[in-house]
Amino acid sequence: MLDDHVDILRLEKITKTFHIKPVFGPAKTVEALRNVNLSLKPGKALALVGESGSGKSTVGRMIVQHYEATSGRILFEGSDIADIADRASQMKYRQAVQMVFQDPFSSLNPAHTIRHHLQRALRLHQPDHSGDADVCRILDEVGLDPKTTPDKYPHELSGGQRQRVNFARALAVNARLIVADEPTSMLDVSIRKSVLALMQRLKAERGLSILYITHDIATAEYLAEDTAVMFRGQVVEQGPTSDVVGAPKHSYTQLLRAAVPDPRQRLLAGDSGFSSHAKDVREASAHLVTGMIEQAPGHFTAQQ
Ligand SMILES: Nc1ncnc2c1ncn2[C@@H]1O[C@H](COP(=O)(O)OP(=O)(O)OP(=O)(O)O)[C@@H](O)[C@H]1O
Repeated sequence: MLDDHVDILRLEKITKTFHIKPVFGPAKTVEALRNVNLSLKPGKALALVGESGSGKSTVGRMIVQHYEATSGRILFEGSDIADIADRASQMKYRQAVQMVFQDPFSSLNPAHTIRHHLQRALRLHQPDHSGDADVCRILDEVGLDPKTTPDKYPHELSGGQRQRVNFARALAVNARLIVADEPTSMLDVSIRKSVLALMQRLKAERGLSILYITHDIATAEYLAEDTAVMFRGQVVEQGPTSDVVGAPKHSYTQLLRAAVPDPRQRLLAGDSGFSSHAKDVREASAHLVTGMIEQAPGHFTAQQ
């Protein structure tokens, strides 16, 4: 059992630079991540919040080893993932850390039934797995009908049901950390909350750790004990969600918070100073962060 005091996931000074060579025009570089430090405790959720292009998905993809870091370290249960050498350890890591994507269809093969998807995942974790009992148990655990779902094909399920299958697959390989990249943003508003509730339940009952990537800062409050706010590849504020979302101290987080549909806080476009204020905040927040200030225990903001 992992010691509660050891972070299940830790990013230390992570940078990621993409070098792009377009067919036409000059080559360019994009500094997608600049000196990112994050940590996630076992059995907890960390919300990674920010607007499009802030670097959230790049963080997620680096954790699941789609991309390598340009510099810095990613520690999983205390060990640097860059040091995973042999194939067996690599397989183990790739099972322990599962990604759930925005598009619930993208990772399901339309030619196979849900039973096939889950049995395949179960066999990865337990090579001698045979029966249907585990398929049914896992479907039940994610709130899908264990009688009717196994024989269905992905297209016969709703978006929300497909996303539940993706979580079921992560359970089948016994994942300990789920990187959920905008898992509800392609779903109907009416069912978003139920998928968030599923994640909340998996965390509470299974002890799963969740990195919850979202542009919707309001949903962080529902799921995540801690929240980190990103802008232009840097973390500008992080700490307990109650502080970061409830009483943000960095002007960019305040801006993000003001855009949330909350009649008490909304800053409306058209209000005097709205767009110039937003522009000023964004420009100021894009500067290289040189240090973090502790506003309250565990609550940090970038120096401005
Ligand atoms: N494979 C890639 N090659 C080149 N540039 C990339 C690549 N992936 C991401 N980027 C760039 O890195 C920056 C961060 O992108 P990223 O997708 O991580 O942001 P995001 O916050 O997840 O945004 P979104 O919510 O739109 O996915 C952007 O400028 C993006 O264009």
